[in-house]
Amino acid sequence: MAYLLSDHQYGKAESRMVRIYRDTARHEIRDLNVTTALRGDFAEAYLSGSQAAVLPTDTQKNTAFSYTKEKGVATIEQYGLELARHFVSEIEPVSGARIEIEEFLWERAVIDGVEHDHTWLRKGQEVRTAAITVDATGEYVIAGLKDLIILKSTGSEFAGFLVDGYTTLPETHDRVMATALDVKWRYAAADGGDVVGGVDWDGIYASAKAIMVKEFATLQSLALQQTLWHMGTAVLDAHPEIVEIKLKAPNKHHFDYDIARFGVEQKGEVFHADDRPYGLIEATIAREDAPAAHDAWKFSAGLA
Ligand SMILES: O=c1[nH]c(=O)c2[nH]c(=O)[nH]c2[nH]1
Repeated sequence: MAYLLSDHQYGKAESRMVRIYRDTARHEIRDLNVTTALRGDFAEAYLSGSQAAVLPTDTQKNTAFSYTKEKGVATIEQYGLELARHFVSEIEPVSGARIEIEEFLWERAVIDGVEHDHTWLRKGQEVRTAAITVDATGEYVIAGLKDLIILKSTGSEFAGFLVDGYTTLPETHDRVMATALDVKWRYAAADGGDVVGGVDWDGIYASAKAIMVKEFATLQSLALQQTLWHMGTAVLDAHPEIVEIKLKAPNKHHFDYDIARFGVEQKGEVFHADDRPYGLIEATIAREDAPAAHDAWKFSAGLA
C-alpha cells in the first residue's frame, strides 16, 4: 500500500506573552496568545524523521516573543504580518506562515478619578483576534473578535417556523436574545500587496464592533440568522477594506421559568438561562467580487 502525505503544517500553539511598554512613566500593555504554523515541504520530518529542514517550534516561539520587542505590537495585525513575513522570507524551507493571535484587552484602573499609569483591569470578556497568512499567493489578514457576550431583553421574535410531529417550541414575538459573538473578517489585499501601511486596524476593529452591537440592539429580529445577516452586511457596507465576514453565534436560550406554579405572574421577567444545548447559527457573507481567499481561512490551533 502506498500512502501520500498531503496537508501538513507545524508550529508552536498558544504562546502566552505580555509585552509592557515602559519607556515613560505611563506604561502600555499588550497581552497576547500567539500561535505560529509553518507551511512548506516538511515531508521528511514525517517520512524519514530528518529534522534538517525543521525550524523547531521552540525557535518559532522565541522569535514570536522577541518580535514583540524588536518589531513592537502597535496592533496585532501589524505584529502578525512582521512575524509571518520573517518566517517566509528568512527561513528557507518555509513557503507559508500562519500566525494566529488572541489579544486580551485591559483598561486602566481609575484611582480617585485619575487613570493609573501601570495598573489595569481586564476589559470584559471580549477577545480581539487576528490570523495572518503569508505565502506565495499573497498576504492575508483576518481580524475579529470572540466571546463578545451580548443580550437584549426584547426586540426579538421567533415564529412562523416549520412544524412537524416533533415540534414543541411555542412561537414568540418577544423573547430574550443572547449570544457570545465570534466574528472574523477578511481584509482585501491585492495578491502580494503590502497592506500594513494602509489599513487602520484599530479604527476598523472599533467601528466593526460598534456596528455589530448597534445592529444587534436596534433590529427587530425575526431570528438570530437575520440578526447575523444584518450585522455582517452593515460591516461590509461601512468598510470597503473588508471583503468577507464570518459570524458564529450560539443562541444562549433563555426560557420562561414557570413561576405560575407558585401563584406568581410571569410576564417575560424570570428566565432559566440554559447553557446547553444551544442553537449554533453561522454565516459567511462575502462581496460578490471578493478576491480569492486561497489559504487565508486555513487555520492551525488558535482560531478554528
Ligand atoms: O433565532 C433562532 N433561530 C433558530 O433557528 C432557532 N431554532 C430554535 O429552536 N430557536 C431559534 N431561534
